[in-house]
Amino acid sequence: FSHRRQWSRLPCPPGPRGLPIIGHFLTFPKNFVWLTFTEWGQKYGDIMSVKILGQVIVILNSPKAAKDLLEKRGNIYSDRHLMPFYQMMGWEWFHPTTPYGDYWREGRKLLDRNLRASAVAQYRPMQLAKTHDLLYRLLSDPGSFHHHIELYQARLLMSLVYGYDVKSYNDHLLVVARKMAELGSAVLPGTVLVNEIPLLKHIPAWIPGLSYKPAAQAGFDAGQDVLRYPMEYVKDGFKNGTARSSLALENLQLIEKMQGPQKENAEAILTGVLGSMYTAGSDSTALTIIAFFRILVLYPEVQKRAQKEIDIVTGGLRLPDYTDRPRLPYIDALCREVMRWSMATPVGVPHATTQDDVYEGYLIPKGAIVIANAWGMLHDPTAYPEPFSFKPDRFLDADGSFRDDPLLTSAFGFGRRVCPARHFVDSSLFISVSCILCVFHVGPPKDELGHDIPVAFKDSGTNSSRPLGFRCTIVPRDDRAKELIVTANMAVA
Ligand code: HEM
Repeated sequence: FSHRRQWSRLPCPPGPRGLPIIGHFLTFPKNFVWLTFTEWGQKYGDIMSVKILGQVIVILNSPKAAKDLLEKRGNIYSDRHLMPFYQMMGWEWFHPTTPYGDYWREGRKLLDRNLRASAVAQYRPMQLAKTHDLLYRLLSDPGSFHHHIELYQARLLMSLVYGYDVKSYNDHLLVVARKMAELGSAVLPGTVLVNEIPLLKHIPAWIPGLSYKPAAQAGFDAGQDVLRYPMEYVKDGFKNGTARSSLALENLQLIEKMQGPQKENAEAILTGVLGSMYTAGSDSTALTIIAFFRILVLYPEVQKRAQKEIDIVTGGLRLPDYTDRPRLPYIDALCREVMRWSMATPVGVPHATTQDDVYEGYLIPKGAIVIANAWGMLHDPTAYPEPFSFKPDRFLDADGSFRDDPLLTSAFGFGRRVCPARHFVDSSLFISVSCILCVFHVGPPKDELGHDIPVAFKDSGTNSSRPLGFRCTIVPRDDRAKELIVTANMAVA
């Protein structure tokens, strides 16, 4: 108690001066928040804070501060801020935003059990088959590469989670997942006004442009579809013995042995967690692979060097697979640099505190929102010289062997809430990048005369940083490459 009295006299971490009552309500950045956070960090330091309508928002700008608080004091810093918009959408089941409590804990156990490094190895044959399917789609219709990549990611996850084979980009589940990704990106303060002013949730639906109810209803419907349809598919398959192997099936079989409320509870957690996997996972990895295409257009010398390494290993006679990985250090380094250079979620998902805390003489009050500016950490020129240049060599030793960088996991968040799928992402990225490089040349788009058209790359600037549609040419490297794609696809079909 006496501690708390002393603490209450301590200042919050420093930050720009805000207006009375509303604080930084008007000045908190709406887009490219990581750029503003990095700029603020240079002025106010590794730990700083702002306020919006009395809500304290702490921003961590260094790996040390993020580790000290989000990891070492994970018991205090693993909660999520309550967001009225999410409540309106009925997304209490959505694991990335659930409070730090029993529901989260049970779900997290399930996620960790199924996505830990040793478990992920068994998904490789499925990842390889889906990658071969991606190659064939890129060969058949290169202009729609954005769609193929989104579909690829959905196919991976739906297969892993439900044993369901998504056939097309217009599959209903993909449409609702896109809707959820769009509505779900509102995790940062200042993006949806009703999160700051909860009273706004009472504005009736008939007041156009002001009510959040229609958007919340769309979010609710999308969420229900994500939860209901795929589970019904698995349960039907389970009953009539046609279900393919999947995380849903495996866990339903375990739950089947339970009784009463324990069974009901376990099934509700399972349904929520599996739906969260699909929705949390489809967008972020697809964005990373799309960014990889952008890199190939911008850095032809990287493409050449990577292809040379693959050709030496495969002799140009086959597609690479996971067993080649130890002999592809440049590809590994390239994948790491993709994660650093183009981050799918530059400031992750905000954490929140469950009790008052003191760090470096500053008070971090209970209920504070805590955002780790991972983008700033991975673009710090002292740790990553020339941070805006794409340089896989950063992750290679002088003898050319791959050197991992523990700081890079910041791209997946911190502490107890770190992305549980990071090993799965690592293995998807490795296989898609190496197979694409093996058979395709990717370059800038061409005009009718075959001249390069300069490409202007733009980002949406939202936290799931989205490269806005750009074009590129994707052509097989030679006839042999074409044959490899067709043969691999025949094996998948
Ligand atoms: C490039 C791909 C991905 C990136 C960059 C990424 C990044 C993140 C980040 C930054 C967080 C928040 C961590 C924190 O709070 O500190 C997170 C959480 C989460 N991610 Fe990922 N993720 C990716 C792919 C995936 C995939 C493929 C899945 C599902 C298979 C997935 C499932 C989840 C879940 C369920 C959470 C919530 C964890 C929790 O709150 O305990 N993610 N991810």
